[in-house]
Amino acid sequence: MTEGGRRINLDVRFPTSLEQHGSDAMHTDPDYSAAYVVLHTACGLRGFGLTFTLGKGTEIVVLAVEALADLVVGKSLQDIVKDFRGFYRLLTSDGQMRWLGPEKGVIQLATAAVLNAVWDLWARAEGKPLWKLLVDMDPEQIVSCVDFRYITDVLTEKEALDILVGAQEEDRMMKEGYPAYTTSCAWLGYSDQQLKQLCTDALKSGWTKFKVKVGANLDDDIHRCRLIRQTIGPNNTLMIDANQRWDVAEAISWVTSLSEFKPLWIEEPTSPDDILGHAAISKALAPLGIGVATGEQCANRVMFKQFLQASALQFVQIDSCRLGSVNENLAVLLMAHKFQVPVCPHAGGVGLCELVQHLILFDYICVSASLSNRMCEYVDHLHEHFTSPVVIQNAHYMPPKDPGYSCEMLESSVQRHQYPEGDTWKLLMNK
Ligand SMILES: C[C@H](O)[C@@H](O)CC(=O)C(=O)O
Ligand SMILES: [Mg+2]
Repeated sequence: MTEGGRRINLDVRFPTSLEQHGSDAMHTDPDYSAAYVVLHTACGLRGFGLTFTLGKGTEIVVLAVEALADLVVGKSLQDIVKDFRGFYRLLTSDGQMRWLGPEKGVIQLATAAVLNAVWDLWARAEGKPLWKLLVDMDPEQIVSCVDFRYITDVLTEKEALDILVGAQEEDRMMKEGYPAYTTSCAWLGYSDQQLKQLCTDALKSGWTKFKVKVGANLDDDIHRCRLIRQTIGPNNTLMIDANQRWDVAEAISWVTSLSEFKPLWIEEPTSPDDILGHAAISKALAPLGIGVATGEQCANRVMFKQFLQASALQFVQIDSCRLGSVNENLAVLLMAHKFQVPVCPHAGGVGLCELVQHLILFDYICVSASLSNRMCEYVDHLHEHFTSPVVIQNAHYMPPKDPGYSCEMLESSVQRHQYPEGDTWKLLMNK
């Protein structure tokens, strides 16, 4: 990998907070943003990667990526992928930098950005979309990308190999795509009129599963959930997402008050680190038929391992940019399979839909072979900034065909949205 005299690491921000897109009970003014990485090889190939942030602080992730750059620059793609587990370890276990994590926080976000770019590069070098690169790999090669350190008490390499039975029903995905749900109708900052209109439009486009933000005010939540349930009807699926707003007892009583609206799950009811709290909430809500979903702020495989061991979640929400890229997502997909907990990826952010569709396709084709209680999140924002945007048909993700991991942004978009020097930001700051 070379720097080729160019910056490889950029702070790109979109002012989504202006219209309250992406807003929730804890993140009231998110500007969907990315630390964006471009790797250059000596033979002229490029790999694009990103990690998702909310605006302020993206510059810190950019600096963390720069701190990791020395571990990547100068290495060949072949050397990296020959021992991808070793390379993952190199990034996450550097004797000095691991103090900043380990495998969590800003340094883990940076690891994700760098490794996402490496995976993109690998898929491009092979001329395949990333999901197909994974599907075509031998189980041994998949397993060789995973760091099993800290998880062998629940998943050994041998068990992982036994799970990876080989490609199944790829044709079904090519024809039908992977089922999706939408979060874009009901961000917390949207008005009643917007909620109703967006749900009505989404129903017309074939959406049947809807996620609603809750957690700021109970009366307001009752009002919004009633409005949405009335609009989508009794047979469509509703999920609610509190983005970590409550204490444990508060979560149980609040969600009980919303149970008449029949949500399938409550997402992130409390601190993302409180595994036993999630277990208590799961236990209390099970009689109401409401599961607990979490994972978008679950930084590593060890946390997921304990969530699974403690029966603290009923839906695993992997995140392509929070975990350590594809390598660590593979570990979580395999553990979720072992515990028979469905995976429903998180995708609320810029680029997350583009990335995570590859992982869930691999999960279906090579790991779970099931669509029961499974769906991938979709948000209808900012896809126009990508060179290979997601394709949704009848509320399903259609498998991407372009080589790579779908995270290359249009150069014009990057230029316009670079912070603070891009035109978008100059204009906003001069207002
Ligand atoms: C700040 C983000 O938009 C967050 O609300 C996304 C999220 O929780 C989700 O998509 O789920
Ligand atoms: Mg969420």
